[in-house]
This record gives sequence, C-alpha cells and structure tokens, in this order.
Amino acid sequence: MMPELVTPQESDGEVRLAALAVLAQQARDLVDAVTLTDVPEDELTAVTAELVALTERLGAVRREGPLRHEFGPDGRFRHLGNAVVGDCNPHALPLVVGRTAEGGVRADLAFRPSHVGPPGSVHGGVSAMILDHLLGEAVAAAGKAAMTGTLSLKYRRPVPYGVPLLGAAAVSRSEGRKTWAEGAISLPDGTALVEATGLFITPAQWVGIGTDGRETAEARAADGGDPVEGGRSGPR
Ligand SMILES: CCCCCCCC/C=C\CCCCCCCC(=O)SCCNC(=O)CCNC(=O)[C@H](O)C(C)(C)COP(=O)(O)OP(=O)(O)OC[C@H]1O[C@@H](n2cnc3c(N)ncnc32)[C@H](O)[C@@H]1OP(=O)(O)O
Repeated sequence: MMPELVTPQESDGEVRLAALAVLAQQARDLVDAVTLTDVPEDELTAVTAELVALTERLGAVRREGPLRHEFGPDGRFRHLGNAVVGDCNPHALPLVVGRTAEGGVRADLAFRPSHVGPPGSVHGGVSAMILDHLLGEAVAAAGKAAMTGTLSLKYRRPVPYGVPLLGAAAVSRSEGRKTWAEGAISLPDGTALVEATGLFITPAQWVGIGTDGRETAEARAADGGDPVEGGRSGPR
C-alpha cells in the first residue's frame, strides 16, 4: 500500500518539530554508535532487525519532501531540514551560526568519527560543505540572497574529528549580483586548517528578494510600494 503523503502545513506544529529534532539528534548518536561499535556479530544482526522495524514505523506516514525554508514562530527565516544547520536533519552537525561584531559569521563545531576520510582526519568534502555554508551565511549576513557559483579550498592541515574547532567567514567584496566571501576552519588557537574563498551569485530571479525570502524595501519602492503579502516563498 502507498504511504499517505502529509504536507508540512498539515503536520508541522512546533511541538512536533521539537520532537523531530530530538529524534534527529538520536539518529546522529546512532550514526556515531554504528561508526564505533565493536559488539559481536549476532548483536549487530539483532540490532539491525530492530532498526528495520523502526525504519518501517517512521516511514509509515511520509511527507512529499524534506522540511522547507519557512518563517518560525519568532518571525525568523529558518530551514530545519538543511543538511548543515537543520535541527531536524540527522545529516546536519547541526552547525549553529552566529554573527560577529565585524559583520561576518562564526560557528563552534566538532566533527564526528563518521566524518572520517583520510586516516584519523575529516573527509575534505565534509570540510568543504561546512565552508560552503559558512561563506553563504556570510553573504546572507551582508544582505545578499545568493547561491554558490564557485568554491575554492586550500587544505593546509588535516582536520581532526572529536575536538572543538572554529569556523568563520566574511564577505570580501561585492559587485552587482556577485559577492565574494572567504573563511576558514581553524583550531581554537587560530591555526587555519582549511581556508576557502567563494563566489556567490544572486540568481536573476532572486533580485529584489532579501535573505529572509521577502521582497526588499528597495524592490517594494521600485514596484510602487506595494508589499508582497506574506513574502515570496523561499527556495525549496
Ligand atoms: C526566494 C529567495 C529566498 C532567499 C533565500 C536566501 C537564504 C539565505 C539564508 C541563509 C544562508 C544560507 C547559506 C547557504 C549556503 C549554501 C549555498 C549552496 O550550497 S547553494 C547550492 C550550490 N550552488 C548551486 O546549486 C548553484 C547552481 N547554479 C545556478 O543556479 C546558476 O548557475 C547561478 C545562480 C549560479 C547563476 O545563474 P544566473 O542565471 O543568475 O547567472 P548568469 O546570469 O548566467 O550569470 C551572472 C554572472 O555570474 C557569472 N556566473 C554564473 N555562474 C557562475 C559560476 N558558477 N561561477 C562563476 N561565475 C558564474 C556569469 O558569468 C555572469 O557574469 P558576468 O555578469 O557576465 O560578469
């Protein structure tokens, strides 16, 4: 039988989303446990059988797609399903990004053993994913809604997992629809492990849309001052 499709609008109360975030965290802990487990084979088989049953229970009612960009109850734009920052996405660290006094962004982070690539250190693609997002957040902090056009990485030293690290990024310049940003993942003492530069491009159809998905004041003025009711929908 086909599972029933439930749209986000029908199912997403804040209490349910909070429960989903707890489930996502448990799933992250499960991934760590799978990555590091050394229990005997029969126990692996028994746990797998239980996980098959749990997977079926969760899949009994499925939504059409991952959680979308939306406005939270505090009026802030959020994306709980995001692969890097989404509290409800088990794939996300999740990264908690804050703004700096200088207009850039920063985030404390610690990679998990499941992020391993080369012996004892984090996969370069995982570092790239984090830096892509941080640079994008820096661009958003500068008021630009944009997507990554190019991303260039300099891997200076192996990135360890399981230890506190710092991610930071800031915009370096902006020209029309193009914005350049740079950033790094560093040890707490400031030693840079991976450095990134990127070009972010505001898609032509996003011109006049702010980083909260709503029409900007400039665009409203150009349109004759009529605000867009409820804002345009964000990227899916
Ligand atoms: C509804 C609004 C809601 C707003 C929401 C804002 C949220 C902010 C909040 C929170 C921050 C979150 C942070 C996220 C961070 C993560 C970001 C990602 O991972 S993004 C996924 C990976 N990137 C893609 O999938 C892009 C795929 N590519 C495209 O969609 C297009 O190619 C795009 C938008 C990059 C360019 O398309 P065109 O049609 O606008 O571009 P054309 O008009 O042809 O070119 C404009 C100029 O840009 C250059 N250009 C175009 N693409 C380029 C590229 N890839 N690299 C370098 N230059 C490029 C061109 O040569 C041209 O330059 P010349 O004006 O001639 O000087």
